Amino acid sequence: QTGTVAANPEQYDQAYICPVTIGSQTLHLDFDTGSSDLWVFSNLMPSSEVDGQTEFNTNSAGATKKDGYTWSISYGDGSGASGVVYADTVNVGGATATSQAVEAATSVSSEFTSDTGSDGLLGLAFSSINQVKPTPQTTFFDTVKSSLEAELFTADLQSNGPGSYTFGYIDSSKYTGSITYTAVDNSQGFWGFTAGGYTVGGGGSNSTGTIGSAIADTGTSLMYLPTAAVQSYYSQVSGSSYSSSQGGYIFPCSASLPSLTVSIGGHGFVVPGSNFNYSPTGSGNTCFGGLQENTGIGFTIFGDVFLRAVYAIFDETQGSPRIGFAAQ
Ligand SMILES: O=C(CNCc1ccccc1)Nc1scc(-c2ccccc2)c1C(=O)NCc1ccccc1
Repeated sequence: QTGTVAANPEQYDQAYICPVTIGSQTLHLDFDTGSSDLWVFSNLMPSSEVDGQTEFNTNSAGATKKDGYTWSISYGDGSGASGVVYADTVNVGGATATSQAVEAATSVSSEFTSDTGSDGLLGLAFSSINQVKPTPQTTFFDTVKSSLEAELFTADLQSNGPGSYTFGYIDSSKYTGSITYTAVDNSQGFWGFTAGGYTVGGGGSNSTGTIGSAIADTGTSLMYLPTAAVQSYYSQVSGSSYSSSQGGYIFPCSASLPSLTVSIGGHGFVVPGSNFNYSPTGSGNTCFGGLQENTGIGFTIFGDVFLRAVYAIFDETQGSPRIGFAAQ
């Protein structure tokens, strides 16, 4: 079997939301290659924590409670959720898991309540970091992968328009040139890979550093790189500065932004400058940068700002996992 589902950007491309059928309900979930839990708003939550989201109905005929199973998750930005666990049929664009762990929230943090476009998350990192106790559950991809035409999924994220995720096949209309594959280190449960040198702007190579280990994370909006690369980038953006009040680099919204080329698997991938204008700060006609430092995160994260520039293939067809990137 295969699946194909639209990925709809929220405002400022902050996250990408996809329709998922659970039992007889359709919920809109944030597909997240940086976490491994499929959790949803549910009828078990206090109404004070729900602001228009669709609630998974735990009383529906097809939902089977997994007694004694609970979950609790917190993300690096301090947001989090917790609840209990059901099994139900989950269909993503035609790819169907007949008995998938659906983690029904009994409580969510305010960040999720106020994210009115999202009814929960669908984790696509490795099941080794699933947060269900006493027994971790498999992600949707792990549940269905043996039944897929090919054991892989792809992400085509677009700015200000629908992109798509596919399960079980590569859509050759979504990219140009060839796919560059590189090995994945999943020892921390992420789609980890090694990134090489970088160049700021189309000019000659004006950078000397290399980026090193990184993760491909559709659930993180921005791109978080080592300080040297970030300072090198913003040194080419006139009027840019680090704003402690805004918590990152900002610049005049009228600034012209250079591209950033990153070498992965020996191939240079170009992130256009426009990808690095994330959102207005709300003050002084300054904008918040889509490229920020990884200090304090502990990871170099290739989030949506990068993934919008490529076609990404999350591939387990070779036994050991690999990740592929192609220009689009
Ligand atoms: O947690 C994830 C993937 N899930 C992102 C997500 C989706 C919906 C709601 C909340 C979060 N990715 C990773 S791997 C490592 C981190 C991290 C980030 C900061 C400090 C420590 C660890 C994160 C993460 O939290 N990403 C989201 C994020 C939010 C704000 C700032 C940076 C990253």
